[in-house]
Amino acid sequence: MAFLSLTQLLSPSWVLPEKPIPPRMLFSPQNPNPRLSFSINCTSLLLTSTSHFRPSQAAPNSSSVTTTTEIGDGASTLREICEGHVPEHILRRVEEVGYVVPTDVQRQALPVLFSGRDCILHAQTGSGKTLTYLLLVFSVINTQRSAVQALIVVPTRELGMQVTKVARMLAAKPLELGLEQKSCSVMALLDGGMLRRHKSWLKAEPPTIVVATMGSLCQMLERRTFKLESMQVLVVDEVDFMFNSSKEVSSLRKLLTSYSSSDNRQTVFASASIPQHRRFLYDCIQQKWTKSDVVHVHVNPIEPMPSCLHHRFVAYILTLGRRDFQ
Ligand SMILES: Nc1ncnc2c1ncn2[C@@H]1O[C@H](COP(=O)(O)OP(=O)(O)OP(=O)(O)O)[C@@H](O)[C@H]1O
Repeated sequence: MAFLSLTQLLSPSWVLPEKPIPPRMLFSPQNPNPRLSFSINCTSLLLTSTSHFRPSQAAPNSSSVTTTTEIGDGASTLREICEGHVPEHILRRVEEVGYVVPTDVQRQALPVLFSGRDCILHAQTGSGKTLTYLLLVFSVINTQRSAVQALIVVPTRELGMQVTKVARMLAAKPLELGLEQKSCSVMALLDGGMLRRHKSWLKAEPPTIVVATMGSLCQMLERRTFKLESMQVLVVDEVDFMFNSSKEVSSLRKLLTSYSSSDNRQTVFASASIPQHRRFLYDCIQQKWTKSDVVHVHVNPIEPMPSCLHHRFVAYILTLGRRDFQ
């Protein structure tokens, strides 16, 4: 199987290999399980500022320098981190739901995001990336404006439904806000949905936040039902999955550089797995998917799950009577 870099994947001449490559392998086919390589020995968080990034493998002639800064754990609450950025009623909702202590990725990424920098959120599944970028979205949008101000692109309908559910839960208008205050609306523009109805909705009263799969989004963008001129934040979740097919790749490329410009938006890529993350960072800057001072927040713990999350299992014991065998 040929090794394809991200740049090659996105070049016009890229052709899909005969056998589909599993999406998690696209960045590093040599690694049979890219996720495993991340669980090795890094307890501290690395926040790699790429403003002086030198892509070691990708562009040996580059003259810039990589700087890596270690960030300590300041024990803050989510409220302390978000106060002054995220509206009070959203913060109260966050606390009601039980999100009080930030996860590692939230603690490291939120200050960066609130400073307006583009960001690559690179942290394990279940580490709280969704809440991280949603808090950024709520810090930026103005609910009194009728325009799509945040777009969250997801690879699958299922993930889209999950993200929409969390966004709507946080966005629900509290009683004390009064009738004159508009609430934040969240549209799920997902494959298999009622696109005709969404079209009327988009025209009549554009939602503040759109969660979309690439297929449905492109249909709307191509028909010019949906414009991105007011978009302030673009999130691409599970970005490595987006490189699953040439169609998605070319749509993503268009979205990042033709339908909108990285200069006019804050861009966030989220993923649990970016095996060649240095190369990805380089491509982000070179291809202008992000601004050149994009920050890579990489949370790479020893523990397979964040300590504040608990998984529970229920075991069912089936007792079969004699009759069941007759
Ligand atoms: N600060 C927090 N405190 C407690 N629970 C949290 C916190 N942040 C997120 N969670 C919970 O952790 C779970 C996983 O979070 P989330 O879905 O945001 O992770 P993720 O990193 O986006 O995962 P994936 O890579 O699968 O998309 C969710 O149930 C969420 O409600």
